[in-house]
Amino acid sequence: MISADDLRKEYGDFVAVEGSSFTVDDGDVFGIVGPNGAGKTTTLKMLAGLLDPTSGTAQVAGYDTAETEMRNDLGFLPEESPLYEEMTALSYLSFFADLYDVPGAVAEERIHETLDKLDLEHRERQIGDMSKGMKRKVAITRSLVNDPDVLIYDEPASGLDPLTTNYIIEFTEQLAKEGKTIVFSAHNLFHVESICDRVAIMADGEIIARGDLAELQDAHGETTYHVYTTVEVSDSVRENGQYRRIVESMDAVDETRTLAEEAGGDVIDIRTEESSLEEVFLNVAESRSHSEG
Ligand SMILES: Nc1ncnc2c1ncn2[C@@H]1O[C@H](COP(=O)(O)OP(=O)(O)OP(=O)(O)O)[C@@H](O)[C@H]1O
Repeated sequence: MISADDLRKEYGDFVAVEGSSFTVDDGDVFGIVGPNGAGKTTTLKMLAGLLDPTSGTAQVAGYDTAETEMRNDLGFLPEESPLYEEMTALSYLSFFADLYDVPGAVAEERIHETLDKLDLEHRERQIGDMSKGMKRKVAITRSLVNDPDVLIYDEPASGLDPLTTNYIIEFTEQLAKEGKTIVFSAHNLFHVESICDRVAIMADGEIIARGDLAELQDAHGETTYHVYTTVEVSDSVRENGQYRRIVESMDAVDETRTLAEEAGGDVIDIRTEESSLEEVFLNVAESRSHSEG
């Protein structure tokens, strides 16, 4: 379990994170999204014990983040992976496993198993000669050498091609299925939507909306109804021999039925569509900028 209680970080006069509070249950995936400079990395670094909060507290895996023992149960993936370019992937990963006192044979098996799952070849290649995607896979493997219960990933797939990105997102989802508790930040809302149990939307250092997707959709999204009819009604579009009218309320669905019947036809189907996380995000951002005048 992870809990953040009123976390705040100031840099001089500037408040980078303000009053951040949330909890993440064991085995859940929690996504933090927001524009550049929103305070995502600062929040994650405070959770990982790499940055002292100006005020507020956080607990990760049963430890206060100020306790160094916490790091044995934590895997942190920074936005930019600081890898030792002249080491090979295997020697680098063994070196980190050693720092965590993982016995040699266990470490070797764990490292190869993770690299197998991530489909990383050329493990004896120097890290400096690896592609960006390969380096990211090495960094992810590094975050797992101590078999931690909690993973904190800052933009795990940033700057990678779509195929590698999918690979890494699916791998992260698999880690959650294996029981890891994961907090990660991302710009790509589709990824967050596809694997997160709960989401926090940050802007200017504050969490401005949070919840599971259904809660966010209820609070900030819209439901649209796609009404399919046998005859043309106003604002409908012809599609595969039938007509589709998109409306935003049940009253408008009833009105469509009346219009169709008046024209001698009927309603064949009604489908509902909920806002995507991206639409929710844009609605939240827009209402915030309006309220700020
Ligand atoms: N060491 C620092 N000194 C002063 N300001 C800082 C420092 N580190 C971060 N900031 C500022 O704090 C704010 C939040 O930064 P942070 O890196 O947490 O944002 P982010 O949401 O992760 O952004 P991005 O999506 O671009 O990675 C930014 O305005 C940043 O310039």
